[in-house]
Parts: sequence; C-alpha cells; structure tokens
Amino acid sequence: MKISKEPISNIVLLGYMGSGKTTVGQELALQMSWRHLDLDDYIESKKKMTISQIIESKGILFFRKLEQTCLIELLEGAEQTVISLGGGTPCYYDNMKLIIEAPHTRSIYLRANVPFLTYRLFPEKAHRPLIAATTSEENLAEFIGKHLLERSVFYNQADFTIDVQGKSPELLVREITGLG
Ligand SMILES: Nc1ncnc2c1ncn2[C@@H]1O[C@H](COP(=O)(O)OP(=O)(O)O)[C@@H](O)[C@H]1O
Ligand SMILES: O=C(O)C1=C[C@@H](OP(=O)(O)O)[C@@H](O)[C@H](O)C1
Ligand SMILES: [Mg+2]
Repeated sequence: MKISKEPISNIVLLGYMGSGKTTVGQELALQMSWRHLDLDDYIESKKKMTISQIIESKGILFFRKLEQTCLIELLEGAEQTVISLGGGTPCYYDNMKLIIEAPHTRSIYLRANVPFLTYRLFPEKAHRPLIAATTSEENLAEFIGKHLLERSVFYNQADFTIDVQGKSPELLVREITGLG
C-alpha cells in the first residue's frame, strides 16, 4: 500500500465482471460529490461503438491496447474522481503498476465469489462479450472459476479489498468511505 501524506483525491474500483464496479462507482461519486468515470463508457463514447462491437470488429488485442491508452488518459486527468475499471483492465500490460503508482489514488478490489458472480452474470451475459456465448450456468461457473484465479493475482495488489456479496451499493459506499 502507498504511504503518502497527501490526501487521496481519486478512487479506482477494480474486480471481476459483475462485481459492481460501475454501479458502486456511480453511487460512491454521488455520495462524495466527486466525478464518476467508467472506463468502458469512456472507450465507447470515444470510439462511438459498444465494447462488444469493438472486440467483434477489431479483435481483443486492439481492445486491450485501446483500454490501456484510455486508462492512462483517465488517470492523468483525474481529480476528485471515482474511476470504475473494466474487469480485465488491471490484468494486462503494466496497467496494475500504473494504477498503484498513480498519485493520490486509492485502489479498491470489489471481491466476489464464483457462485455469486455466476448468479449475477448469467442473466446479463449478452452485454459481456467474453461470456456471451456461454450456454449454461454450469459452464459459466467453470469459466469464471479459472478466469478469476488467473486474475486474482492482479486484483489482490489493490490497496484495499471489500467483499460485495449480499451488500447494497449504499452499504458498500459506507464501507469504502469508512476506510482509513
Ligand atoms: N451492490 C449491489 N447490489 C445489488 N445489485 C448490484 C450491486 N452492484 C451491482 N449490482 C447489479 O449487478 C449487475 C452488475 O453490476 P455492474 O455495476 O455492471 O458490475 P461491473 O461494472 O463490475 O461489471 C448490474 O445489474 C447491477 O445493477
Ligand atoms: O473482464 C473483462 O475482460 C471485461 C469486462 C468488461 O467490463 P465490466 O467488468 O464492467 O463488465 C469490459 O471491459 C469488457 O467486456 C472486458
Ligand atoms: Mg462495468
């Protein structure tokens, strides 16, 4: 964790798809009267395409490079801002290092277990290109299990971790604002 005498002026939310980064980020920014930026929304408005369209037409590697460029743009300009990342953002290139070393920035891992993520993501899989083709909850749970294990190495480098299961966005915001 960073040791800094400077006050925290940005919060970065990271974690697996469906953990609530976008939803909690919006609520957190509202409560703190800070700006909210969602990296996926930023990419979509910049390219005037959905994330699914970008990945489908240009490929996943193009998306990952674009995602890093946009992450750097958001971190550089951020002040009193809550940034919600995409689920894969911390796991490519040196993105996690960029997040950890960003000045006055606290990173928070919204952690959720495999059954919870499966339950939450299965009805919403159509909007998430990495899991859209999954045919059953069983297959999705197997995919998430392996994927989360690979990604946890990056997520666990966040300054703080908060478990999200069974907690409303409002409760999660209280937990986050109560962190030391
Ligand atoms: N704390 C919460 N309580 C209940 N539903 C939630 C909570 N956080 C997120 N959701 C719901 O879960 C789904 C995924 O949330 P989202 O914010 O899109 O996650 P992420 O950005 O991490 O992929 C959405 O339908 C959202 O409304
Ligand atoms: O986990 C991932 O690799 C991705 C997560 C998505 O964001 P959410 O975590 O907000 O769904 C989005 O960036 C893209 O579909 C890839
Ligand atoms: Mg999101």
